[in-house]
Amino acid sequence: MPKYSIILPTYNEKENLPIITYLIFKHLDKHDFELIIVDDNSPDNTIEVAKSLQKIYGEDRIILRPRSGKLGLGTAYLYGSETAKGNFIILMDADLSHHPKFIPKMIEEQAKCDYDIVTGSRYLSNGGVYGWDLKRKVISRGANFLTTLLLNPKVSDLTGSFRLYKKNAFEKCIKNVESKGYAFQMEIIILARSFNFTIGEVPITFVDRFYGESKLGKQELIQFALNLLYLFSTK
Ligand SMILES: Nc1nc2c(ncn2[C@@H]2O[C@H](COP(=O)(O)OP(=O)(O)O[C@H]3O[C@H](CO)[C@@H](O)[C@H](O)[C@@H]3O)[C@@H](O)[C@H]2O)c(=O)[nH]1
Ligand SMILES: [Mg+2]
Repeated sequence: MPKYSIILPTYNEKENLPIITYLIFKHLDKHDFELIIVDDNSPDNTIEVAKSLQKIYGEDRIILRPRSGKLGLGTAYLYGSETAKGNFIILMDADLSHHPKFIPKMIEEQAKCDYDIVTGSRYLSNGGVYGWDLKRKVISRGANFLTTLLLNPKVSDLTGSFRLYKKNAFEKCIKNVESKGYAFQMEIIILARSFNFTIGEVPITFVDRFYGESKLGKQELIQFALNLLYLFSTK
C-alpha cells in the first residue's frame, strides 16, 4: 500500500492548524499517511498547537520539526523530504487555501498514468481562485503568463504549491532548485521537465485565507522576476 507524507509548512497558523489537520484526517481516512508539520518558530506559538495535535493523533501520524529559527519555506520542504517515510510527498499550505478534499483526486490522477508529479491547478476549467483582490490575481496570472511565454513548461498553474510527487522525483528536484521564495514552485516544474518527469494536473479551487496574513511581499515578486530571467538566460 502506498504511503503519503504530507508536508505542511507553518508560520503563524495557530487558528488554521487544528482545522486543516482535522480535514486531512477526514479526507484521507482510506489512505496510509503521515503529516509532517514544519514550523519556523512562529511568534504566535503555532508549535504548541502542533504538539497538542500530536498528542491527539499520535506521534507516528504527526511529525514535528524540532524548534528552529525563521529558516524559510525552502528549508521547510527540505526538512520534510528528508524526514518523510512515505513513497509519495504531498505539499500543501496550512492556511486552508488548499482543501484536503482534493488530495484523493490527486492520488487517483497519479495512479491513472503513473505520473511522477500531479499539480493542483487553479487555472484549468473547474478550478478557480476565491477571495483574492485584483492585484493578487494580476500577480498570479502575470507570473504564470511570463513563465509560459519564456519557458513554456506546459503546466497551467506554475506558481501553485499544492502538489503530489513521487519521493524520488521530489528529492531530485529539490536538490537542484535554486530559488528560495515565490519562484520555488515554478522552478521545480522547469526542473521536472528537464529531468523528463511526467506531470498530471487536477483542477483545484484556492480560497484565500480567513485567519492570518499572506507572507508574499514586494521583495518576493522582485526575486521571482530575477529567478525567471536567470532560468530563461540559462535555458
Ligand atoms: N515554515 C515556514 N512556513 C511558511 C513560511 N512562509 C510561509 N509559510 C507557510 O507556507 C504556506 C503558504 O504561505 P502564505 O503566506 O499563505 O502564501 P500565499 O501568499 O497564500 O501564497 C500561496 O499561493 C502562491 C501561489 O499563488 C504559492 O506560490 C505559495 O507557495 C502559496 O501556496 C502557509 O502554510 C504558511 O504558514 C516560512 O518562512 N516558514
Ligand atoms: Mg496563503
